[in-house]
Amino acid sequence: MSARRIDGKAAALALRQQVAAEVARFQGTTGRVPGLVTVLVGEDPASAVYVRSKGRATVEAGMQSFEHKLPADTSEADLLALVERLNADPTIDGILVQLPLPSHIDANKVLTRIDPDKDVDGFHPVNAGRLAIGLPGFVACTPLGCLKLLRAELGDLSGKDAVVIGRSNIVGKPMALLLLGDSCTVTIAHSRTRDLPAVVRRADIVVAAVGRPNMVKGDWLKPGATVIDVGINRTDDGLVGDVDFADASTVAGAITPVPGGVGPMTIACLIRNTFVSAARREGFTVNPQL
Ligand SMILES: Nc1nc2c(c(=O)[nH]1)N[C@@H](CN(C=O)c1ccc(C(=O)N[C@@H](CCC(=O)O)C(=O)O)cc1)CN2
Ligand SMILES: [Mg+2]
Repeated sequence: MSARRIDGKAAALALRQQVAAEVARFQGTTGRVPGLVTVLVGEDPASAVYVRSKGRATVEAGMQSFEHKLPADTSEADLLALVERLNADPTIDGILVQLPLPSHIDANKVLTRIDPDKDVDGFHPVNAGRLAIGLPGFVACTPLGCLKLLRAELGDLSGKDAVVIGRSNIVGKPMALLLLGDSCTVTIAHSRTRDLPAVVRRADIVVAAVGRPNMVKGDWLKPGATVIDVGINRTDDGLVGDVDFADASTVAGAITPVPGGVGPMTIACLIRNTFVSAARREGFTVNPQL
């Protein structure tokens, strides 16, 4: 069997175009342009690329992009003060603090200072809680992007067996909750899971988010399974995912590549969340498909 390649780049472009159309309708009705601010602390080259891509995607969707680039030795107090100013700024609908932050800054403290209703990354504990009990809020962009790819590939997910490998607050845990919300039977596997290949082999849906290059092999998979690879690992062989793509493709029914799978959906969902934030603030009805 050779798995279908799930084209995250195309799906992301389609979502961004849909958001752009909604932004135009929003602006026509309210006279307002949604705004996203990104905050980058330090010189991490990958983070700089991601922040640039986010700014470009924001503008391409017809929204305003504000960018704060701060030196690596910015104090935690100064960063918190900036967040407070952005919370109070009515032209800003979304605040994104790029991770990772330098080690002298407590990232949780900073993320918790963002107004939950401008937290388009969905990292604030209030938004994590809203997701856990099924209230509207903001869902983290990477797991939201994965869910959108899965729904587009499989349609109704209800009753499917899903295994999420990885239990991070940013991907694994919210991913598991989203799959549960779509009525999957969900297992969260992690570094202490016993016989991981046997656990993964039960799954109709596998989401790998561990940060270990090429870890998931073809013989770990149920034939026909849908595999979503969240891993972005820079190796001597270039950028690879957490799934051994070539090997897994001989068994899976469908699989996301790295690059060109989940990554582009992360940015598209950020654009989506920023528009949704502006719409909620103005009482503008959001297309539920978005
Ligand atoms: N505040 C946040 N920080 C971080 C997040 C986040 O969602 N919010 N996620 C990651 C980084 N990230 C966005 O910030 C991100 C990572 C990867 C991609 C992407 O499109 N990747 C491409 C490959 C690009 C490359 O060569 O590096 C792909 O997979 O096709 C987009 C966004 C950590 N920080
Ligand atoms: Mg983990």
